[in-house]
Amino acid sequence: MAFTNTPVAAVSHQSSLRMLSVCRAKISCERIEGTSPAGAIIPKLKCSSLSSAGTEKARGELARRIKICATPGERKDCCSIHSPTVSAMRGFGVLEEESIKILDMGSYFSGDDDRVMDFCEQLRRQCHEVGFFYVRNHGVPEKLCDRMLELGRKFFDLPTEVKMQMDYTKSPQFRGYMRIGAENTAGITDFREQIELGPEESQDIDFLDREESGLVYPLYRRLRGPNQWPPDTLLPGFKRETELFMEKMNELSMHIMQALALSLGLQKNYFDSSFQYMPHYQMKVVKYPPQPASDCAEDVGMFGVGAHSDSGFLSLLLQDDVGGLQAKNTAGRWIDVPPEKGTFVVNLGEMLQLATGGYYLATVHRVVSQVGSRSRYSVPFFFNPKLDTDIRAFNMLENSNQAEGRRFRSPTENSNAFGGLSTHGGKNKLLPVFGQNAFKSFARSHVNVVRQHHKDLVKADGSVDLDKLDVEVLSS
Ligand SMILES: O=C(O)CCC(=O)C(=O)O
Ligand SMILES: [Fe+2]
Repeated sequence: MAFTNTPVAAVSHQSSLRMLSVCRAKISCERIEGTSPAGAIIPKLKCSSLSSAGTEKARGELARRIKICATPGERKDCCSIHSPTVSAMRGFGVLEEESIKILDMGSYFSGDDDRVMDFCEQLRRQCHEVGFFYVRNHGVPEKLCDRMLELGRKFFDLPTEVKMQMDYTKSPQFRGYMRIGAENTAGITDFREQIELGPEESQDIDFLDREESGLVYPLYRRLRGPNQWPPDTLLPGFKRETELFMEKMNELSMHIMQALALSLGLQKNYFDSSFQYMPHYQMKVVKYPPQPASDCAEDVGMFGVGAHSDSGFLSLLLQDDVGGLQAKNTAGRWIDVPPEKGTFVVNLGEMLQLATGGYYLATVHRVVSQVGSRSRYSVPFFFNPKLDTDIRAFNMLENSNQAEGRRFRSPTENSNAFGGLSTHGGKNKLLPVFGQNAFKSFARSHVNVVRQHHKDLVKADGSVDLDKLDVEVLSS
């Protein structure tokens, strides 16, 4: 993804004012112009509370903060937060903490205005300063989580021939079983095997029949289709429970998106229309074998998955009790994200980072293969908007320079700063429609699937025609 990397010179009025509108949940502010006693035009904010049940005391406190924040020169008192510009100047990947915080979603679900507000403020801090946090009391039944991990273990214990019957190369949607070696990060094989899943749909179009039918579908329409499942006779309940789990993860992700909207000072339903109906989520069930004995370790990575940032919006992770996940801080240190029973790890993807003008961080992370005899199992869930979502619409920090990728950290800057690459995105041009990026990153990573199922995208020499992936076809 190519972005202009223009250094930031100073904190402007505009950014300090905008900062205010993200400093407290449930407050929505618009910029207006006022006049100073000397007659100069000064920027001012007009703010209103989004809260329906907030106490007078809370409103009074917020009003006080807003007054302070709106006064140029007194910015430091403003909710003790950093503006996007300030964090951009501090460097990329603002993860200064040595441990990852646990946020209690019980407060968010309580309906109590003050508790919801506190939750959103903590959320904002973690997203802005760290890009990683845990959630507990999230509403997904613990039994279902345990069952999901247990089914994962059972799946990977199936004979290789059975797993290969649902090999992902059979799926035009790039879904199914991926053996070790099917994926790499920055050219090094990821030492993990996995199942790739998505929203279950029938494949009702023949996309190679475009000319005959006269229909032109955008390429990303090809990502919609069925999952590949192990036979129920061999793994009873796998499909049923996995679908139930995905449903619950969707619900939770939607709640988190709403909390994120509040935390940014936006209306709670800001993301709803893009995410609520047909979000294009992606789920994996992953097995990370322990580090192989040193004599055969040469051609496999030390890493279950190498350093990368996620390319989408929101990533939720269920992990077992083995450990190995790490996130990188600004000092360049890898911080453990150890297992915490009853939680999901949440981290943010590059598109959310882009949508917030770099205010929220897509932090680089990796999984270190563990020494010993135990494999690690995890279930990452990547929550994304519907495929035809134009990400230019998420113009949250209405700053004209942002359109040119200036002023704020861009996803690529963040990834490259740490030498990491997006597992799902990689170094490539960011396209305006979410589905275009999603299809392109799959196609680039899995050329074999393109050759088999998307022949119209392959050049005579067998390589993928990247120009075709960059074409913007917006009809559907
Ligand atoms: O399995 C994990 O702990 C993390 C997986 C991950 O980062 C990814 O698949 O993008
Ligand atoms: Fe990741």
